[in-house]
Amino acid sequence: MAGLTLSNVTKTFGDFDAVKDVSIDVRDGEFLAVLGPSGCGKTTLLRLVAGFEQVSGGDIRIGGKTVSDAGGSVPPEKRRVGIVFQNYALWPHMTVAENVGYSLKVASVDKAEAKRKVDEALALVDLTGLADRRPANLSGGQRQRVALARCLVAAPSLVLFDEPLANLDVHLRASMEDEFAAFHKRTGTTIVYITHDQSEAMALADRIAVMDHGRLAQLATPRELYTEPASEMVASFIAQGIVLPAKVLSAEEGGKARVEVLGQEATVRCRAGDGPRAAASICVRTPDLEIAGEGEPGIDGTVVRAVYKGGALRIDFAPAADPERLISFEYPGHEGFEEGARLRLRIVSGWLIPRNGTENRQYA
Ligand SMILES: Nc1ncnc2c1ncn2[C@@H]1O[C@H](COP(=O)(O)OP(=O)(O)OP(=O)(O)O)[C@@H](O)[C@H]1O
Repeated sequence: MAGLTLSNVTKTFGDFDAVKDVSIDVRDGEFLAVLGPSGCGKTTLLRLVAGFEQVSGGDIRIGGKTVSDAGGSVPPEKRRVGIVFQNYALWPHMTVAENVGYSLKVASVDKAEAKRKVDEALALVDLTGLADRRPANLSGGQRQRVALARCLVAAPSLVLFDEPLANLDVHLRASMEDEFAAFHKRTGTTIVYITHDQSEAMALADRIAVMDHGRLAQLATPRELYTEPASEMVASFIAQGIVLPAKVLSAEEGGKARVEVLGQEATVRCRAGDGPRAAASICVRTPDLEIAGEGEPGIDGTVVRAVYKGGALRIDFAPAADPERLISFEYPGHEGFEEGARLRLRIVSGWLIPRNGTENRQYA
């Protein structure tokens, strides 16, 4: 297996930057998810790594060897990059083993050697025993594993997954997530996994690269993305964080700062060295909010909607100081708040979104 390094990669179509100045260092054996809303440049990034597109700027290295830069591009078939697509594109008239071994046959690999490689690849994806089946007689998850075996048989230096679970139903998705995680643990394959599904990315990846309008918005572990989003985009995109305008009243001390939000003062977590400023924003999530008791400080407002969500109420709260800025949070239990009810909300924790936006955790 090999690592992958993107340095200041840009891809321009006409005068539009589909990928802009992206630098990511994927270490050997790492599982990196590339996550972002539709049109943010995920597929373009994957196509650049695979060699289907040429970079407009920057360079791409696989295992330390440059495969794309301004001077030229190594063709896809010479990059030893395996790709698993969302539509598995298996040959219906071939058995599982024939599908997996097709590229070896085309390359005239010796029969006994080809069989050994096919058996090995099938074992890696836990399909030993299904070698003689045809794709029609397999479940969606098994077909996806055949597609994975077919790419592994060529001994790729890294494997790209292009939304591989997008066509599967919810239950199968969950079990395939477990299988991909087990596969990665077992084999130590370097994986770049494109998805727009954040729970999938969170469950699988060592680190996640969040893309926004072609740029890298943040590169961090799933936990860091959730607890320390680097920008408003990441804060609101990941687990629907609530972004609120804030004034920073004090300099950082012990990882915390005092802020004023909608007329209430609160202490929130922040990055080292962050300091006072008039225009900032914080990210809060349900666990950061409490209903204030009698006589306690808080943000006054009105419940505009309360929807039962099974075990919890989803409350849309309009603060009196800024009624247009709805704060949506979950309240455990199922009664006590109706539309129009007055409420005082207290911010007990949160994250001060850093001054200078992106911070990307590269490997040294
Ligand atoms: N060949 C092309 N010519 C012109 N524009 C393109 C081309 N390929 C992609 N784009 C544009 O680049 C942007 C990024 O597209 P891309 O397919 O990489 O996004 P994505 O994040 O994969 O989206 P989705 O999740 O919807 O597949 C889009 O605005 C798209 O229209």
